[in-house]
Amino acid sequence: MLDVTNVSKLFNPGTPDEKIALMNANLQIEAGDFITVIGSNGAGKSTLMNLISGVMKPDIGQIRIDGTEVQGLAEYKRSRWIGRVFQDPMAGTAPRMTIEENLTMAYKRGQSRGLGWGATAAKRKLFREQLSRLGIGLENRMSARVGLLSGGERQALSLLMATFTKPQILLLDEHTAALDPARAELITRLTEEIVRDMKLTTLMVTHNMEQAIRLGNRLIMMDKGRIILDVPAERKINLTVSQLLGEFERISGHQLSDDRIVLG
Ligand SMILES: Nc1ncnc2c1ncn2[C@@H]1O[C@H](COP(=O)(O)OP(=O)(O)OP(=O)(O)O)[C@@H](O)[C@H]1O
Repeated sequence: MLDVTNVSKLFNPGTPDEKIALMNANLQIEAGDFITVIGSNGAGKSTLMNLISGVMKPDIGQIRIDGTEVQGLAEYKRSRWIGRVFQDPMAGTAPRMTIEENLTMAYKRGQSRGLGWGATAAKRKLFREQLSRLGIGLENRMSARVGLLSGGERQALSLLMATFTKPQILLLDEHTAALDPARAELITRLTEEIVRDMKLTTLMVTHNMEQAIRLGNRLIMMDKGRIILDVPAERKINLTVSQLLGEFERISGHQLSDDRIVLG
């Protein structure tokens, strides 16, 4: 479904600031896979997400979704194929627009022809249904400006907007890291529900080791621009946090240096 083949990415090549962000990365993702991604600071996790979403180009290698190279996709197709939620709750929504206007934007992004924009009642009904799935009462606040929502509410809306039109792949880039523990738990639960119900192929970067083990059916570990371990479901199910950290140390030769690490 998604193929990352021999991908490398360098920043500032040939200068004293040269950084290898990704080195010969290979990853095959099957439809329906939910993969958690952990790694040290600067391991290349966000770069991998940026390359998959097509906002960056690999220096070497290819990234294909169902055989089509991501870089070749027109912007409107990319945004239909790829849903993304960032760490910053401000990143995925427009603060001065209302919830309804934000959802309209997300809906239009995924459709060449839509509900027919005269059909306001049908559109509202759809939005209200989708919002009520979140279970936090946003369906009763459709005319509220998004800038007035809490970080958790905004992130829930971002998640809904990113998945509104069933993307081929959902990229979650530490999307719970900026939230307090209760809100982070809410967004994690919503993520699990949406991914399961919509059968979304998902890649989720997290600093929470317990979450990385518990969620999804695969776990990949990154260090210094390389994917150093790919743990399948049957191994992941019995893994403990200390075994995971031990495995990282054994393969990389050093401790997992992640300044935002949460053990569980
Ligand atoms: N735009 C850029 N210009 C220069 N160097 C960059 C740029 N983006 C990333 N890098 C470097 O590339 C490497 C990989 O960065 P990346 O952000 O992908 O890592 P990460 O695993 O997401 O890190 P973290 O967990 O600390 O957010 C790092 O050394 C980083 O400093």
